[in-house]
Amino acid sequence: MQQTFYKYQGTGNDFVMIDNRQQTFNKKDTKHIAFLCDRRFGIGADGLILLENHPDLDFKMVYYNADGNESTMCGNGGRCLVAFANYLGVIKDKAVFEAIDGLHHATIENDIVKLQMLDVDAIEKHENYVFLNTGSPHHVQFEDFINDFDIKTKGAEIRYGEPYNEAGTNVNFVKKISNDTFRVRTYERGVEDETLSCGTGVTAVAIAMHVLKETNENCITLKVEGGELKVSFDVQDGSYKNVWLMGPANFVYKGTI
Ligand SMILES: N[C@H](CCC[C@H](N)C(=O)O)C(=O)O
Repeated sequence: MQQTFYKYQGTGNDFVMIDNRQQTFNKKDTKHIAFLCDRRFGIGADGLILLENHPDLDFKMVYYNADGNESTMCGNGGRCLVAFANYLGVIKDKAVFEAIDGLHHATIENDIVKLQMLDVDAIEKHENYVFLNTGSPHHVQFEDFINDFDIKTKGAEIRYGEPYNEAGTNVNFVKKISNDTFRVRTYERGVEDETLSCGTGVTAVAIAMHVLKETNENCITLKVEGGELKVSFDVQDGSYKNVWLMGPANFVYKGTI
């Protein structure tokens, strides 16, 4: 049976999107999800996202990494899903939806989507990295040669190494540009490669830079391979609240298989 698929991207982090309000998609078929995300044999994407009905909220988000496994929160995917819901007429210029990490508020104006992220208060400062969870787990460390290093090898070593092991983490490499601007490159768990942008990743970087006092601003610009994102937050007694991830989310195509 033919199925309609959409493709969206947010600063180069790209997703197959499916309107699953009729619950027709087989969520258990990991191989099929991996096929749809395969950049040679399938549509090609970093992940696959289902838009589903919710009894009380505008919609529900279900996220799968390119390996076909359901995973934790995807910030760029959440932003793209708001754009997709707007395109379908499910929402107008604001949304409240449920994702695996809880409830999210969002607004959309033209192609800019602002997504409220989790509050963050458990931040681990280690000798040469910071670890925190912004809806997905993130390891954050500085990299002086950020434009020219083997991110796939170095990222995989950290992602599969102690203390993360098989469950893993996403790995973000950072270089400071100015007091409120940082360059970020991310190795993503479940893609097992660099992605051009990672929403929960840049959120983790922005918070980590504030924790390390690399910035005294609360609205940070993150320059990623696929463009530019902003993260803003309020800080209260070491807790980061009212955290917002902001940037473009764009329709790419609609097709059937
Ligand atoms: N690969 C991540 C989920 C997607 C995160 C990323 N695409 C984002 O925009 O937050 C993980 O398994 O933890």
